[in-house]
Amino acid sequence: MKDTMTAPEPPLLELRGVEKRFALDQSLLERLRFRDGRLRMDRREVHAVNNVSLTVNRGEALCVVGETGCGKSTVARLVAGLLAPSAGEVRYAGARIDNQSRRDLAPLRRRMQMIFQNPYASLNPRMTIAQALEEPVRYHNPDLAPVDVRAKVLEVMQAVGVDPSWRDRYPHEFSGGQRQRIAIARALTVDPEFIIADEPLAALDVSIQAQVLNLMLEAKVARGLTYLFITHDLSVVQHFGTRVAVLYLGTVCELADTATLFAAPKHPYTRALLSAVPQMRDGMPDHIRLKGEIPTPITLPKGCPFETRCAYADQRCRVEKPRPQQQRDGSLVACHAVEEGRVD
Ligand SMILES: Nc1ncnc2c1ncn2[C@@H]1O[C@H](COP(=O)(O)OP(=O)(O)OP(=O)(O)O)[C@@H](O)[C@H]1O
Repeated sequence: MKDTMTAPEPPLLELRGVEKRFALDQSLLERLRFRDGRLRMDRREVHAVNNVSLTVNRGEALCVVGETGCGKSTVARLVAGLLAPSAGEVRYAGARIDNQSRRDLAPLRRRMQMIFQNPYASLNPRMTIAQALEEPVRYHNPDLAPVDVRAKVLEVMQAVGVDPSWRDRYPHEFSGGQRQRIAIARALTVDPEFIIADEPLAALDVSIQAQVLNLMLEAKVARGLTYLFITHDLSVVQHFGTRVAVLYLGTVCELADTATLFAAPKHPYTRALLSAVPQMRDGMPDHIRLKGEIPTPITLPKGCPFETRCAYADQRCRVEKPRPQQQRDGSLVACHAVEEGRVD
């Protein structure tokens, strides 16, 4: 009899209750304080990422959005293994990766590639483009013949629109947009399945951003890529994302399919974010101007992180952290006011 009980495929990426705290960035002298008349170490921490749980399935492009300092880059770095979580788990294709050694993670390095805001971060200024692109191919395929290494690099250069006759030039000879194409090519040379892109368009001229975004979209379709895409730009999310996680003070306040999020944003913070972009205000109130203090990630509010700026906040919001609740349309929203039907 044919076995129809095959186990469902785990998500490609899963974050389970992930936290990241950084020691306050102070000199040793600044950290020493007199308290109760005694000299003590100031052990306050920056709570950059707080209890974040999310999944990314194969073929998806999950966009993470939010204001500056909300923890987007920290999430990307935790996933890429550049930072270790203070608590929680990061899983890739079902296996925990946050507690593995660099050596154990080596095979994963090929499957998961990162693209940064500043392509200089991934391009060595002393290497020609050919050297920069051949290096990862050789590293991950030590037995590949030099002719095949060159063929792979040629294929990728053509795919991203970098003229192969420029192979002996150095990164400084290229414009920002071309450098980002080269950084994308470098990521693609090793045939990854998952790309973590951290604000890959933010440093580019507006006229170039659409070209680079389309290139990443083409690569997604042609190579079956899955993306975790960090951005503060909602029009990029609308164009690129299949799902969106809205981050506020290191906490996911709303997680939804892109179409659902833009058609029916629910969390008061998401609504404020969308209302700030005139072309996205369809059926929404005019620009919602947020008032109130943004708490520091050093002293987080006891209840909802958004409570100090939320027009709907009441006593419950001040004392009790909202948990993500599944909505009828499948989105997850962490908001007492939404749960109680108080947001119109
Ligand atoms: N290495 C570090 N040491 C101390 N604090 C840090 C460190 N890295 C990040 N932070 C703090 O953690 C919080 C989240 O930072 P993060 O860079 O992840 O935010 P972001 O949303 O990516 O911001 P941006 O859009 O400005 O890049 C911020 O308060 C930041 O100052």
